[in-house]
Amino acid sequence: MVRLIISGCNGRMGRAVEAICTAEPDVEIVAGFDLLGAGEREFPVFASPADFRGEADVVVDFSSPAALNALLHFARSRRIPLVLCTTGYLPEQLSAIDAAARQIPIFRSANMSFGVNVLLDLVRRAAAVLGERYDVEIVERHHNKKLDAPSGTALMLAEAAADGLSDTPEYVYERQSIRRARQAHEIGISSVRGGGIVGDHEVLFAGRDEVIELRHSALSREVFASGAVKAARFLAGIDAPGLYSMADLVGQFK
Ligand SMILES: NC(=O)C1=CN([C@@H]2O[C@H](COP(=O)(O)OP(=O)(O)OC[C@H]3O[C@@H](n4cnc5c(N)ncnc54)[C@H](OP(=O)(O)O)[C@@H]3O)[C@@H](O)[C@H]2O)C=CC1
Ligand SMILES: O=C(O)C1=N[C@H](C(=O)O)C[C@H](O)C1
Repeated sequence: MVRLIISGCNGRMGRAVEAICTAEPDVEIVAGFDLLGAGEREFPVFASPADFRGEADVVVDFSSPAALNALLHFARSRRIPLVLCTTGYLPEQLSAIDAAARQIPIFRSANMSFGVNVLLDLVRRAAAVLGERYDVEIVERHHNKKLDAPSGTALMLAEAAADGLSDTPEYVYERQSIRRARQAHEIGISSVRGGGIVGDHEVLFAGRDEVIELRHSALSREVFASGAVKAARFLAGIDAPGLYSMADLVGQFK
């Protein structure tokens, strides 16, 4: 049995993870962390991780970068592995995650769907073949409640394209203040927010006479929640500290 804590349990993703866990006979939700205690829930909810005194095998976090310090402190002091799915971390927070991963197992991915992780590979390969003759533009679309922009996935896609290119690219997030023609070494990243769009990422390779588009659309939050529970099951069985990612999990989706 995997004893799991959901951090951000009252949010959209926290509730999607709860729904997935309920259908998994080998997973038990032992607690939730969130800012406000929740009313009728099947498990106790703590505003601060430090208040949880029980036993757990793994924490799955879909909350906010603001939750990170307390979570890392909790996971390190209790030696509990952490699946970090939250996006929008600052560079210094990413460094703190790297440092903590030298002491405990941490799994981090800005996108827990299998499809996006296939897309990352396709983008890397397309960039390597097409090269600087094709302009790379990334367009991400999300619901109107999303707080961070660009999405963590858009940044991962930009890094994947950059891996395939020979020149170091410059990321351009808005063109309104730049009065100049697009430069070959740029990767443009545009964010759209509206309605209930779950998560949509499009990578354009725009050549002079043709455009290639690679696109992933999430049709429900279940795809992220189910990837996160797979990651939790994987991490709960790992003793060695380290920073793990979807690349370590591909076999679990077959
Ligand atoms: N890796 C992936 O595949 C995916 C990642 N995400 C990311 O997950 C995160 C959550 O997304 P979503 O569920 O839509 O967001 P929600 O706002 O619906 O849920 C976040 C929850 O976390 C709570 N929270 C905020 N700050 C803290 C804190 N300091 N400590 C504890 N809890 C806190 C919020 O409380 P309150 O509402 O009171 O602020 C809320 O209940 C985002 O960063 C999003 O980008 C989302 C989908 C997929
Ligand atoms: O906030 C969301 O909803 C999502 N966030 C992630 C991101 O920032 O990439 C992943 C997914 O697209 C949904």
